[in-house]
Parts: sequence; structure tokens; C-alpha cells
Amino acid sequence: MINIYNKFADSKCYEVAIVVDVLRASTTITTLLSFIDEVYITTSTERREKGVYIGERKGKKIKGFDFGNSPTEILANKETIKERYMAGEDVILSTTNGTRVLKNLNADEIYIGAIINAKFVADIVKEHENVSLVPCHRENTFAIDDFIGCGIIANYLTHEFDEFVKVALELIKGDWRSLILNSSSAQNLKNLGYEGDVTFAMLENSFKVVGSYKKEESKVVRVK
Ligand SMILES: O=C(O)[C@H](CS(=O)(=O)O)OP(=O)(O)O
Ligand SMILES: [Mg+2]
Repeated sequence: MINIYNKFADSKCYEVAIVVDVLRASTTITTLLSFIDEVYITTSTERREKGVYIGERKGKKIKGFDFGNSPTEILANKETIKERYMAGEDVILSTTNGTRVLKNLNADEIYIGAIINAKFVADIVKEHENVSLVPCHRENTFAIDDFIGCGIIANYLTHEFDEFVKVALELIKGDWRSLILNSSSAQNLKNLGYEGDVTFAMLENSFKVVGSYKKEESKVVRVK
């Protein structure tokens, strides 16, 4: 069974889960793992030690951090980030929703799912009988971008689907890009000057990269 583990409904989180935060934590983590091997996850907004600090609250870069939670900004500074990582600095990410969901989710295997790696994260879990897609949403508000991301990933799987997934699969048959462009997540980012991140986050399967969250070490490591 593929279900959507939804805090809005008393649904079950299976032992294998894909955390989906299209705008933008999953997209940012996947982008980072295209050129480094691991990303530490925190829910703090404090700089604690040496490191490349990446993060935002409500879309705005956290004061004192090196970068915001912007995959296009990360790519534009790829060489600098990679140099500091290779020199031994940790790369640390803190976001409004995605990193909080990762920290609080109880599952044995947790993967990072986005539109940019949809097919590849689906390939990682396809042998499992039960998998939960976990849309991060926006604090306590439904986020259609994450729901659509779940549908796009589910579309690469051939399991039995719960009714949330069936709705998401119907949704992606239409103009899902416009739905994302008009989402509250995207409008917030557009108002903050990050419209390019929205377009980037919708490039389906543009990254053959999948991260797995290791709870005990609070980090995401590349597994593909
Ligand atoms: O950084 C983002 O795009 C969002 C900000 S907001 O919660 O949508 O305002 O955070 P994320 O944790 O990536 O959903
Ligand atoms: Mg989000």
C-alpha cells in the first residue's frame, strides 16, 4: 500500500517513508547532494560552530547564515560550498518545515523526495510493500506543492494506493505546474525574490540523486 501520511488525518506512517518538501527543503537537500555527500539537519536558527549554514524561516534567510534555503543560490555558490565541505566544514540546513518534519518523523528508512528526483526516489522504495509519502506542508496549513510532489512520485510506483494518493494522482493529470506556481508557498517565495526556485523545483527528474535521513546522526546522506 502507498499512503499519504497526513497530519490532517489519523493516517499511519509506515516504516519506509519519503519526506516531500518541494518548496524547498527536499529540493535544496537533493541539489546539495549532487555535489557533496551529506547534509546535517537542525531545527535551530543559531550558528553553533564552524560550518556552512543554510536556512530560512518563512522563506527569509536566517540572520547570520551563509545561504538561504535556495537551491538556485546553492548551485550559484556550488564551488565555494564544495571547497569548504572538502576542507572539513559540515554543511548544516535548517528550514521552516522540512527539517522539522525530518526530526520528528518515526520511520526506519526515511528518504528525501522532490519533483527533481521523483523517479529516482521511487526506484529506491519500489521493492517495499508499504511506503508512506510525507508531505511537509506549511506548519499547520495544507501545501498543494507537497501534495502534488507526492502524486508525481507515486506515479512512478505500481502499488495499491490510499485515497489521498489517488487524489494526488488525479491532480497531476492536469496543469499541476500552474497549481504550484499559484500555491501559497510559491507566492511567498515570489514575493521574496525566489521565483527561480519555484521553476527549478518543478524540473521533473532533473537530479538522479537520493538522500536518506540518518536520525541518530541528524544528517542526510546520499544513497544514489
Ligand atoms: O524555504 C521555504 O521555501 C519554505 C518556507 S515557508 O514555510 O513555505 O514559508 O520552508 P520549507 O521548510 O522548505 O518548506
Ligand atoms: Mg515547503
